[in-house]
Amino acid sequence: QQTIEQNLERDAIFQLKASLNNSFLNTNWTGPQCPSDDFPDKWSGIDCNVDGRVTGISLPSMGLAGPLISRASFLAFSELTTLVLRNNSLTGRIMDFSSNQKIQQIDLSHNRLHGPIPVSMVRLLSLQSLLLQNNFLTGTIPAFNQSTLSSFNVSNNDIAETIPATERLKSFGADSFANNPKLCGPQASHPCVSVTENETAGGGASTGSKKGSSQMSSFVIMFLLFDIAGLIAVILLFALYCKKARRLERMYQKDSTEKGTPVSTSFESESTVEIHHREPDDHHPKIEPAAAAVEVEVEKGEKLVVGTPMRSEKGKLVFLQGGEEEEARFQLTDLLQASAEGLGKGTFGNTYRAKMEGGSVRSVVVKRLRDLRPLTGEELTKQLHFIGDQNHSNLLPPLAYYISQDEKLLVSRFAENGNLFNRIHGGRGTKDRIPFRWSARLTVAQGVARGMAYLHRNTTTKAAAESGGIPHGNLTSTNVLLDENERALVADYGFIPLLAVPIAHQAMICYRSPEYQNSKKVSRKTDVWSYGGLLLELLTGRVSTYSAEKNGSGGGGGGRVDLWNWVYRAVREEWTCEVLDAEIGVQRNGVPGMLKLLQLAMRCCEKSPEKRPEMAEVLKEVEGIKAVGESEDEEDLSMEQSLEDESISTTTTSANGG
Ligand SMILES: Nc1ncnc2c1ncn2[C@@H]1O[C@H](COP(=O)(O)OP(=O)(O)OP(=O)(O)O)[C@@H](O)[C@H]1O
Repeated sequence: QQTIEQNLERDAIFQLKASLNNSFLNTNWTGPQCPSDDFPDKWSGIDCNVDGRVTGISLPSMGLAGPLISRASFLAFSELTTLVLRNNSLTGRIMDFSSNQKIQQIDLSHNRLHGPIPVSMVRLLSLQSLLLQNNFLTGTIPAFNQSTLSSFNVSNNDIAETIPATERLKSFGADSFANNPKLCGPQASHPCVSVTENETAGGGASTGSKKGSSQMSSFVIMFLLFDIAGLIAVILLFALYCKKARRLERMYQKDSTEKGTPVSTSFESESTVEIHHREPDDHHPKIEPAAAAVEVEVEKGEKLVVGTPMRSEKGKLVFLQGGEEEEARFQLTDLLQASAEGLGKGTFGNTYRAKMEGGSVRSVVVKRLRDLRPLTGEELTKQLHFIGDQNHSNLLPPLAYYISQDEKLLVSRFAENGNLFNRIHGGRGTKDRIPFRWSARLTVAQGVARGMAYLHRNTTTKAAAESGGIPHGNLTSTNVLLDENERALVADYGFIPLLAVPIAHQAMICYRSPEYQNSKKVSRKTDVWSYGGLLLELLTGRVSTYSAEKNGSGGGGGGRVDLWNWVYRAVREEWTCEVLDAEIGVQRNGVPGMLKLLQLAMRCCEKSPEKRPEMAEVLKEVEGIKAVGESEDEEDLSMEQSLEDESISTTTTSANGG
């Protein structure tokens, strides 16, 4: 029996469902919206509290289109703390959140929203993060000054006028406001012409008052006067320069006539001046205009635009330890002339494959880093060098980076065989499916364990030693890449310290350990949990609910489930072998090894972090498993026999509980 509040919330979600009309949500959102004993299934993207009230709506990167729902439908969500609709194609205006007083995190970035930011948002006293970048928002910025607000981004919109000078907004850097050409203020690309303290503190960009406009016009007149005075000064200086130049010219002519050398001069007569262009040579390299933006065409109409380089980096690619030998092979200009293809959008931003011509075609991957913490250039480059210094054959360190005022790019090797997620789930049920055999899966599991154990063991720097090695922090099947030989390469490690807090919290949603949910801290033990999740995905061929959302229908794996709970139940109820992906389950000789790996996965996913093994121990165990059973002909070993040999302990299971 649902309460009135729950019914209202359910109606509101159905309104949302109707306006978004997404096939996945249409089939997934049935029954009551919050799980209960009778209806244990969780709705994808909907979080509830113990009272069965909706606390979170999180539907990032789901290809959602259409207008954002109206204010009326949001009235019901009085317990809502999180709304994440990032990276969809939502249109319309931002709704009013006046009735959602508990809201802490709003992420509507990377959509197609227009209209102003509602002024009522300044009264959301629990708001911690407001991310509205990459939309078409107009109007002005309300005077946000909530002490709770720790993350704010309105960049890449069309917002105008002054950035309100509130203490809180002053604490955010230029990145939070970038690419709003009509915006002015200390953090914008240009200062404001006329802004008095009163105007800014009183709510930012006030418009239309007579007083304001008369002040504005007197400032404009003053500015014009300054301009005219400046112009006169320039003309006088120029005249002085010409006079001096003529005198020097005459002296030079006299001198050269005396020495008998021919005269070469830019000054044809005393009254005309010609400007000569010098072709660049070794001594006089061509000077590029500092603010010139360079663009690369990206498929589907996107563009890779690289803006003004930071002075310290001189607009160059900086090659990291692992990429030093690449330095001779390509530079920024090669990258910018390359044809580019969008690979996807992750926690950090967009990722592109850049194909450089020249001899043989060469591909690298360019990742645009967005939503970073406010870091100094030094802090950022230090961490990038730290990441680049990791050297192991199962890691994919970045090759180079490029940092400009408004652009941060990371370049890495292109992994020919894509990511593990697609290898496990891609092309199922079609003739394009390339079977992913047991031995290949085991090799990947071993490779990932090696890379992870290296990161955890690596205490070569002070920072790493202090944290007891380097936690990956975002180990998922899309962050395990496969090279041309299907060797596993662990990518995207060590980035969590760079990300803005709310963005970091959105990473690895489907691989989060229970303690991470509370503490939001990554550690070696949260990594071990994620590795366990990766093993479950490898063994079952199942997509956890979140992976399905994130990767759209492309996965097409054998069903979307809450993977951990499903496996625990399967083991408890002794239908263990049925959880194995049918593609490897038929390799009967391999089943004992598969069950060993399943057992290990479950130990990695122990609820209590102390009970989970360290990565070094995991590596030892996973390396001890031998791949046998390469062909389907080997089905004669009875399943019962293999189960007898390698039965899974149910004690482990009940300890986890699910
Ligand atoms: N070096 C690479 N070679 C080949 N494919 C890559 C490479 N780096 C990333 N990709 C693929 O590009 C896509 C986008 O990657 P990105 O890292 O931006 O997001 P993600 O891994 O899907 O998500 P997250 O950032 O949250 O981990 C993914 O499918 C990823 O597997």
